[in-house]
Amino acid sequence: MQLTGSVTHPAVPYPAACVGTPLVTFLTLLVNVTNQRLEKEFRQRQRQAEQLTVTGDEEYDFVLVGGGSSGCVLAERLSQNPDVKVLLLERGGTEPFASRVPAFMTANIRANIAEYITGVPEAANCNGTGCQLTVPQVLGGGSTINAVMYVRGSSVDYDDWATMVGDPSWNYENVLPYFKRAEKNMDASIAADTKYHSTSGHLRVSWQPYRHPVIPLLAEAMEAAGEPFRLDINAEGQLGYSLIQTTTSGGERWSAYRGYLQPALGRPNLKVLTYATATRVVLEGPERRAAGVEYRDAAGKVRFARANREVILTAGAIGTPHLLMLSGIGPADELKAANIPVLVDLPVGEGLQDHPRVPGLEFECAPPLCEVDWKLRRRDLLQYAALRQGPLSETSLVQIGAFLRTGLDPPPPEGTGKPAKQPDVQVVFMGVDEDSNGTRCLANDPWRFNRVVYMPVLLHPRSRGSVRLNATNPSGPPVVRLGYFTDEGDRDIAVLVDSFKLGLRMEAPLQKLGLRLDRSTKYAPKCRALEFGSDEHLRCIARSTTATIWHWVSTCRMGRDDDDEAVVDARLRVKGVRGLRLADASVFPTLTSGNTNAPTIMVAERAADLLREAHGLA
Ligand SMILES: Cc1cc2nc3c(=O)[nH]c(=O)nc-3n(C[C@H](O)[C@H](O)[C@H](O)COP(=O)(O)OP(=O)(O)OC[C@H]3O[C@@H](n4cnc5c(N)ncnc54)[C@H](O)[C@@H]3O)c2cc1C
Repeated sequence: MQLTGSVTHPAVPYPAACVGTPLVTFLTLLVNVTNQRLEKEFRQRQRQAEQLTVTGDEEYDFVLVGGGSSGCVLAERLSQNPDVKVLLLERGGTEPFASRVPAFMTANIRANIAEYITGVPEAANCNGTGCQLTVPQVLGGGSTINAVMYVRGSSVDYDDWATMVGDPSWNYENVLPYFKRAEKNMDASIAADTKYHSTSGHLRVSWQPYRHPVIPLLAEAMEAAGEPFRLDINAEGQLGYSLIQTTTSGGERWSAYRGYLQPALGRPNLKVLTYATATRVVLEGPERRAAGVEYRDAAGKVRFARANREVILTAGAIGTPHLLMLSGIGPADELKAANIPVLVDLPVGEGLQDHPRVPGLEFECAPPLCEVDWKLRRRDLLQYAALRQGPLSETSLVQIGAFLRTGLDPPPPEGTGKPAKQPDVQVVFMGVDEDSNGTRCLANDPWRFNRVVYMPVLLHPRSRGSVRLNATNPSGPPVVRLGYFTDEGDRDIAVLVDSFKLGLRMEAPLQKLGLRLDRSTKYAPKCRALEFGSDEHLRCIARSTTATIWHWVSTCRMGRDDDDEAVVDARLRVKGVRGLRLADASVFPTLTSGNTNAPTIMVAERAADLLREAHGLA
């Protein structure tokens, strides 16, 4: 949030042993070029802001805070009506070109398009040191830096949402049209199923054009281990293994910025300000009406944008609760501790849910199956530059995966009273490139790799975390506690331990196909003394290799009017104030069965309708 004077902030350094290697030299160059372009945009914005004379309030119909996945959707949808004036404030810059290359996900998240926050260290998870959160800070938000997996979740998720919020308009039957409204499916065999899919939305969805030779082997091993194949996880069900579609088109990322916002940028009734950080929603009068947003522009000047109709926060599940608390809307004790006047006492920032991933089992992959030679990388770059094909058009191995239901009791149905039929685990694969000394230059997605990681993700955790103010520096990065594996009875970790069984069953078939399971557990030194594959060993791996899969939600969750833990009602209005809605991942009543970008975009599409309806707009 402190973007005055420069756009730079600390990124994750490469290990010392990697500096000077051709791969890291190339990526450092790429990140530097990307950062220079962002810096240039920042300076331009700064000059514009300095030249602007303050002539009183700027006035709009709607003021949107946060130009990420949800903000891009709403800015486009609301400004379709030329009589409606819309302002979008985004603290970061414009999506850089490099982010279009699916394989540069790692490079992107080291560039200045994200803020890095270390979660509160907890003994139960993340090796006791706190997981690192990569929080988007760029137009497009998560959709610009994510792993592009297109997963809607289970129909049960939304039926549960409807029950939790007491409003059938959130059930699966009613949200499906919003998923379809957003989607432009590019693959004929999927698009043919018009009950579930559409080809006329803004968000392009397709299979990635390149398939690493390991992908069919992982499929074969899952088949041998008893998992059924599923063609389309976004239709009748999810269980089984699948080739997952992605938010890409023609080998390039298709973010919400590219699909929604960029084509709308020329509209005279839409103003998009980058490097503009909202610092407070201003509430006026006894009704506490959201009159507008105070923000700091690129020149560091504090300005006010008036919203004649509504303010909508789309700053994400970390940014939105943070801004609400800075505005005096949040838990009274916490606001008082930070010397912020309490305007509305609400459980903002409580109940954070996230999907922990556990990079738990590693398979060694030797040439010719897995080649990591720099000459080949150079060839990949040329192939991508000329054709948008080859390994750079792929985001590591994320396009192959599985959804499982462990043998344990299903998660509690969150108020529905009916048995859950949704998966409780998603299995994701990832490549890791390790040199002969065991050094890993890139944590994720090295685009050429010699180890394949089996990585279960817990889909419906009972554990909860929080987003809190830093009492000594409230406007600085908030304090995020992920809370993984802190549930009573240790059910969450038990599900993950069970989910390793598929990986262990894959050992024999993969061995035959040339991928050997590394039983040394060197990637989790604390666990090496334990019997490999025992529950104790797997629990130890889960607690020491935990990482986030970046799906934080529910920090301002939607709920019934009489639900004391809810922050917004079923129409996304913040309780106790007027003219203020939230429309991002923070409002999810509970996590969905899979990645969260498509569900967030669905929420934003729905929010656009709610707003048009509330204001009698076409
Ligand atoms: C690294 C990563 C990988 C992921 N992989 C996948 C995946 O493969 N598939 C998938 O479906 N999902 C994935 N996700 C999750 C998904 O992208 C997010 O759930 C989704 O983008 C959330 O959208 P949002 O609109 O709620 O927030 P965001 O997209 O995070 O947008 C919030 C925006 O608000 C801005 N902002 C915050 N505070 C302020 C302020 N005070 N003033 C102005 N602007 C502000 C931020 O800069 C940001 O641009 C991933 C996320 C990450 C980070």
